[in-house]
Amino acid sequence: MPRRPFTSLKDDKKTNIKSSFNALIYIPRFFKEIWKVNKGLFLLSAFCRLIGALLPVVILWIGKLIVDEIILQISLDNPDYYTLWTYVGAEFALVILSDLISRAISLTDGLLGDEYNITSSVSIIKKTNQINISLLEDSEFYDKLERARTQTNGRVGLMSNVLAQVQSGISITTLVAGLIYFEPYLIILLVLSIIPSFINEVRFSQQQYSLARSWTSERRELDYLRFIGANDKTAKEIKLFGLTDFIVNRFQNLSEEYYELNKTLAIKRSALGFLFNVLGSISYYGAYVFIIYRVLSGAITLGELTFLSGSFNRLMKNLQDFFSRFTKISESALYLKDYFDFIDISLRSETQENLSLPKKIKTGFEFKDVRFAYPNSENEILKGISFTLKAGEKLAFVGQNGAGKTTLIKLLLRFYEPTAGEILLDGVNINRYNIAEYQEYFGVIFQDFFRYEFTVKENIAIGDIDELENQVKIENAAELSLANSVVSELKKGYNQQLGKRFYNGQELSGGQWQKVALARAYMKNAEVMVLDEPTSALDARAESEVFDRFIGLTEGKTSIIISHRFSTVRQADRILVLEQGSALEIGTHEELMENQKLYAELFTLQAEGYQ
Ligand SMILES: Nc1ncnc2c1ncn2[C@@H]1O[C@H](COP(=O)(O)OP(=O)(O)OP(=O)(O)O)[C@@H](O)[C@H]1O
Repeated sequence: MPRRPFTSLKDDKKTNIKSSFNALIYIPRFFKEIWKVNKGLFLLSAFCRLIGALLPVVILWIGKLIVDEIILQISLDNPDYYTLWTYVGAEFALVILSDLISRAISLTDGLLGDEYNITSSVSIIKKTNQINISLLEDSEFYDKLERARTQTNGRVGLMSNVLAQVQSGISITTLVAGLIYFEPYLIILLVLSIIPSFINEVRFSQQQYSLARSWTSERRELDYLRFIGANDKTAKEIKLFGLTDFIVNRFQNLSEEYYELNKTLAIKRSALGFLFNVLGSISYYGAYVFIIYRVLSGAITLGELTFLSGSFNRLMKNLQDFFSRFTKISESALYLKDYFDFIDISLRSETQENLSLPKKIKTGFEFKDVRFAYPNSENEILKGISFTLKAGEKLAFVGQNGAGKTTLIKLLLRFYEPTAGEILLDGVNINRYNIAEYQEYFGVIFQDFFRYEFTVKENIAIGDIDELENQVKIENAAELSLANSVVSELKKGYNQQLGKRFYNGQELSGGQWQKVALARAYMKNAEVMVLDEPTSALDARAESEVFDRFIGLTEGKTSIIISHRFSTVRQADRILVLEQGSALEIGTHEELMENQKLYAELFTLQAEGYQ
């Protein structure tokens, strides 16, 4: 895995304090999304936080009243403790309320967070699905996707932090108002004590983010190594080839590099954080001494001393939390930017036409001098290919590995656009059709079809998921693809969970999986069928049976088959032979045999193998 060199935090991708503040502009949009998720819960949370914000100053004030009342009653000849006990009762009630409020806050935050988590995960899944395949195969895009996906919990934390910040802000304002009322000078001490640690926090959280961000692809690599190193699918090869040390070393080297950079940063952050906190404590005790002096000189009461020292202490803690939360918020907001960047990735250009597709294909497809290179690659994979696929024709693609057969299918399906030339359907460039309708036109099974760890029934219905409850259709499809023979051996039949990942799952052999996947092609009555080497894992008898059925069933249907087995290929109406991205020859089996070129050579070679 080639890696971009990374040397230190002085990397040019390092973000600065300004970008941290800039990222905060995403917060309103973020809260609009949360508001949409559950307005009632959001309002409840906001209300609880407002009450929670006012409580500290009220409790401190009652504390002051209690002390002053005690001193007053002690000095009286006939004390009356009614007011005193009322204050104590009120303080007790407020402390209980305070606990109730903080529990209500964590409950509403938790529920709101869970709901938001679900909504944003759904948005990511939907967006990923709308995005062009070419982007999905791009590594930079993957980094973006990874940051958007892995930070889902971070976004929930961000929500709590922002709400807590607002609560803290209100609390601070009320406490500051109290301080200003009695001893305005204390505010100066307070600000002086808090600013250095704020700057320190902002600086380090920036560096932390820069490091994490610049290591996105390395972390992806670490995840990948962790996956292949501890996974049932790779375990056989890893054991057999003795790959454990190789993978462990690679994992260790990479993660230690990250660990070292992270460690340096964490140590610096803690050491400076400690120094600045000492500054904070010095200023607190300075303030304390000052207040005691004011009490001794008779300028303020003992109750006011309790209130002021309590307020100062709380304020300092609140401000410290406020600033460190601010850095957490700006750090998470940077990830928020990644999330919105991902969600905002523009899809196809708006100007694209949206022609409706013909109900039935009239003339067919035409590839006209199609050239293609994958994005970010100089290598031209298709070098000016021209051929036709007539309506109702069965065309086979043959050619050696890497000749460009699957790439041709990807262009036909509009996963990519040709770099030059065009593909026409009934004389119209396929780009002009509505993409969703166009792709609906095809029933495709790829050679690297996905093994969904769902039930058999769901695996088959994936071909036309709206028909999930249509058992008759699912069983018909299974019969045509020979998957019914697989199902009959499964304990729970069509409801059998497949794969080993989930409880009671049953693993299938490669060929059995292929039969199940093939059934997907029969689920919808697609206009065009494409089978890209769908039978490579089938035994010879099953393969010929599958193809007999396929040929019979797709009689008169436009279809493309890619296969390396010539016994299959020869059954097609015509065969396109590809060599290194060029169309070498096209014709019926007989015509190509007469041609005596690559097809005849490969066919004879394979036929000899069977003698
Ligand atoms: N996503 C991609 N990005 C860059 N290059 C790619 C990508 N997919 C395939 N290629 C390259 O395109 C060339 C053609 O690949 P393609 O899959 O079309 O071959 P094929 O004829 O279907 O081969 P096979 O018989 O092995 O399936 C190969 O050289 C491959 O390396």
